[in-house]
Amino acid sequence: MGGTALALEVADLSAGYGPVRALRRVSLEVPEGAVVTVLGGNGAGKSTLLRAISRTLTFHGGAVVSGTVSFGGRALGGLAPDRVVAAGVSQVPEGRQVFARMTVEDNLRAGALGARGDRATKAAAMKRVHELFPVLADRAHQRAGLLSGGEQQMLAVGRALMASPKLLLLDEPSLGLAPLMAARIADTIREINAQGTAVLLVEQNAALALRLASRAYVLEVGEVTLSGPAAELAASDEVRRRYLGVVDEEAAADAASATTTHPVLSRWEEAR
Ligand SMILES: Nc1ncnc2c1ncn2[C@@H]1O[C@H](COP(=O)(O)OP(=O)(O)OP(=O)(O)O)[C@@H](O)[C@H]1O
Repeated sequence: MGGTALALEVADLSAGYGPVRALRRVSLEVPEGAVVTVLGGNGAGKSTLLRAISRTLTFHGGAVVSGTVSFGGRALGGLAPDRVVAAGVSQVPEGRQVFARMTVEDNLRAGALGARGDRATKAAAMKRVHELFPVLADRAHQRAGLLSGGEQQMLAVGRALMASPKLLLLDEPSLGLAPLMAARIADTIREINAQGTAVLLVEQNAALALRLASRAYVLEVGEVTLSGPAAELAASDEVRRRYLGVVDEEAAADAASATTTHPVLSRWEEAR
């Protein structure tokens, strides 16, 4: 266990959807209390990785083929998704997926279902969420579908926090948000982590993710191709060129086609 009691350990994980192999022998670790990011373009397998950890892959027609996932030394393989939440791991799915016709407050309450803890614990979790996102208190009785995209992202994060997780799995929280809103979400992730929750953040927005994380992995077509301290990856030519939109002289000629083949580059440029 490397001495870290509540670390997430993914070892040699392969997963797919029927004949489609989406992850190949992926290994990674999130130490207790850390922010770790997984970078990768469209279809790299980022969402599949989070679904495999949260045991929700079957809802998407997928399955883990081999390998192990453990949290705090306990194997998560074979657990039902609500048991994974009870074990301290909550996921914020891609695309937010708030319950649009339910109120903001009921969405938050839904996040506490299946979680450990008595009423007082859940009330404390609600208070914490309202402190992090005051807008969710202001809009408590409105339907979630009436919130802006950024507010819905806050609600999705808040809902996951209602289970008082030790590890938060975040699937592209900045997707589709204006740069200012993405920056606010980033600040909140930092705050959540400062309060003691570890974070596994998958992102196409590498610039944002590398600022938040201490360690990063690059996933390409289902395989980890690079990993290391986030600062080292941020400085690496390969990552700068492919994921941060920084082009050298030689690559400049290819820049136009690069933004087409790597949508992350154009998105990063828009955000500047
Ligand atoms: N429900 C599904 N059924 C079949 N194939 C899927 C399903 N979800 C994803 N895939 C395939 O698995 C591979 C990995 O997809 P995944 O969604 O994990 O990538 P991603 O890195 O999260 O990309 P994106 O940012 O586009 O969501 C892709 O080839 C994708 O087409």
